[in-house]
This record gives sequence, C-alpha cells and structure tokens, in this order.
Amino acid sequence: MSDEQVRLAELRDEIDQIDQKIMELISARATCAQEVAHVKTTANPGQDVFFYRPEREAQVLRRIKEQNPGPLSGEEMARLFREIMSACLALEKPMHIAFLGPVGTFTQAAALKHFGHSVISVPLPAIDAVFREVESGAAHYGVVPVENSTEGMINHTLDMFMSSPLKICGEVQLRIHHHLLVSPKHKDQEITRIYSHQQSFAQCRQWLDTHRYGIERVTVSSNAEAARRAGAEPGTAAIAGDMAAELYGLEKLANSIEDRPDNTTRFLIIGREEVPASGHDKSSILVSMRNKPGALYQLLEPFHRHGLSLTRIETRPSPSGTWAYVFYIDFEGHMEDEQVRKVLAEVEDEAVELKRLGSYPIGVL
Ligand SMILES: O=C(O)C(=O)C[C@]1(C(=O)O)C=C[C@@H](O)C=C1
Repeated sequence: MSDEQVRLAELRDEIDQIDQKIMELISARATCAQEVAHVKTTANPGQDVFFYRPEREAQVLRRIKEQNPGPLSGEEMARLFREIMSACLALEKPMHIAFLGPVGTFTQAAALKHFGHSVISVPLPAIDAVFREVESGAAHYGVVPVENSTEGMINHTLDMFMSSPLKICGEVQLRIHHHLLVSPKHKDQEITRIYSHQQSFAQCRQWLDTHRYGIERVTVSSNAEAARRAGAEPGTAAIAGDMAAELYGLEKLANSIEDRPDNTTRFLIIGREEVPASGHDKSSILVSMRNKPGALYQLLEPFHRHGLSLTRIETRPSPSGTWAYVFYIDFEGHMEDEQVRKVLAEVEDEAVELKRLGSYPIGVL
C-alpha cells in the first residue's frame, strides 16, 4: 500500500468511529424527544397537545449557530440540526404542513427549510386554501409567501389575515434563484414560448428583455406548472427554480437569471395557537384607524416613544368601505413583553380595530 492509501485508511477508520458515536448520540436524543412527548401527553390528558414548539426550536438553532466551533459554517451546522430535530419531532407526532403548491414550488422549499424533511407536506392550489386547511385542523400548520425583495408584498396573503382567526407562528426567508429551463428531449428546438409565474417574470424582466427579447411569455399559476409544461411541450422553456427543474427533469439553459442577486422571498408559518417568547421575536398586527388628519402619526408615535423597531408597515384598502385603510405592521418584540403591551394598549385606544396576528421567533435559518 502507498503512503496515501495507508493514511486514507486510517482517516476512514477514524470517520467510521466518529459516525458510530454520532449515531449513538442522535439515537439518545431521539429517545429523549420520545420521552418529552410522553410527558406532554400525560400532563394534558384528552387535550390538544402541541408537540411542535417553534420557540424552543429557534432557541436550539440559535445556540447551535452561536456555539458552532467550525470548520462547518454556523448555517450549515444549524441545517444539520434542523433535520435532526425534524426527525425527532416526527417520532413525537408526524406534522402535516399545507403549502401553496403544486409540488416543486418555492413555497414547498421554504416549508422544508423551516420544518425539515421529516414532515408530510401537503400541496394546495391557492393561498386561501392553505388558510382553510389549517383553520379546519386538516393540517397542523401552513406556509404562504408574504413578500419578495424585488416585487413587494403578496397582497392576497395580507388580506387573508383580515378575516382568518389563524396566528402567525414563524417566518422563513428563501433566496430565490430562477433558471431558464428546457427539457433535454427538446433542447435542440428553437424556443418560441416561455412559461412562468407572473412574479418570476417580474423578477427576471431585465434579463429576459436583454437575452430573450420578443419571445412570447405565458403566465401560468406556478413555477412548477411552468416546468411541467416545458417538460411536455417542444419549443417551450420555463423559468423556475431547482426543485421544479429536478421534479420535471429539466436542464438549465441559463442559471440564476433573476435581475437582483439578493432576490429573496419571505414566507409565513400560520397555525392555530400563539407562540411563547423565544427571546428574539417579532410581532404582527392589523390596525384600522379613523380617517382623520394625523392618524398615521398617532398610530406610529407610541412605537417610537417606547423604542420598538418597526420592520414593516403596509397599507391595504379596508374591506369595510371606500377610501378606508388597514395598516399591516411588523415590529420587533413579543406581545408578552411589557413595552409591547403598553404600546398596543395605546394603539388600541386610538384605533377602530386592532387585530393581533401573533408573535413569533425571528427566522433563524
Ligand atoms: O422540547 C420539546 O418540546 C420537544 O418536543 C423536543 C424538540 C427537539 O427535538 O429538540 C422536538 C420538537 C419541538 O418542536 C421542539 C424541540
């Protein structure tokens, strides 16, 4: 054996021994999680037990990122632990997660990033269908897109909160990379039509105008549907992401064609219960104010006075009348915090209506 072969054999031996220890430790952890489930069930007989604890998961992942010694990055290490926790939770209770489908959308990728791959993900055809699935109890949680860094807010999601009793339980951000995709079967044919979702066309507008000017653009209901069509129809291409490309066996003609390199979409996790504080949280509210001068100032002033950072404010037309508006506000802090309680009490005094949409951990992954 050469020196190289001897050294490789030694290192692989070492890796085998380490893997054995990792396996034993993961098994010990999983047994602990089973015990946690037992404690939760016996302490709450006959009740709806909340096995998934978003605040605890956020704390675990934050600690892993902070204490990670390297050489793996904190993100990479947290992703590994994300999957370990996902498998442990599935032992406690398999989670059904509804998402804006079909299979292969960025929303599915966001759901798996947030919950890990041990959940049962359920595709639904529209944002309101995701809300209904969770409201009815058919799914434990739902995942819907809420804003994109290039294209702005997804109004349909915001408007759903006006009537839905659901709470926001978490958020997750996903870097969105779009590719121009073709089927390997048809790749020698001239492309005369490109399919995509309207948001993706908007996020790749400059690239398309420069590189594929004049080719017909056909809007379909999702990127995954675009990929499906491009897979089936000769002379067509799709703009979609990696999951859809893989699902329909498409090849990349051009990689990462989004106009802005930081193109990111934020998704919300919706559920039926409130989430306790994790130590690094955000809250969302809907407020409708009387239509009078200074109303917006009056609404925002208490946040400033109590030192609460606003992370977003959006205006939506109120369903109750012409030229009446509802403000959708995100701010840092948890509704259990003393400062937040004070601010919301003041806002409530001035508002026509204040709806608390929930407090949830700031996205870790
Ligand atoms: O700490 C809990 O309550 C658990 O159920 C354990 C555990 C984990 O694996 O760490 C699993 C699922 C929860 O979502 C949070 C954490």
